[in-house]
Amino acid sequence: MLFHVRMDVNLPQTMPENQATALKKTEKDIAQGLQESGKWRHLWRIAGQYANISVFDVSSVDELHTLISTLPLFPYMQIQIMPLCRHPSSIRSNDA
Ligand SMILES: O=C(O)C[C@H]1C=CC(=O)O1
Repeated sequence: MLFHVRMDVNLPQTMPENQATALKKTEKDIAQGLQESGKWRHLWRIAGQYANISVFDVSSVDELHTLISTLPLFPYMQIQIMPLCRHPSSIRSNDA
């Protein structure tokens, strides 16, 4: 199952720099592991914003929720999720 996910990050201004740096480092390690596993299919920065557009390929909504809600930055993100299905005019398979 494919999901289009938008994540907007809002770290509190009061968060100490070293805490923010550590959170981002852990988040990066997890995000790169999930990309290597194929579950986090795409990760794109939205130009000019501390936000990303991602595509996840997971087996259930519950799996998606678990992945996203256990990210270190989850408490500081606004998240919008759109489930995706095949478009009848698409010339690509879901594997593309
Ligand atoms: O920077 C972000 O967009 C937030 C988050 C998503 C992946 C990652 O490494 O951090």
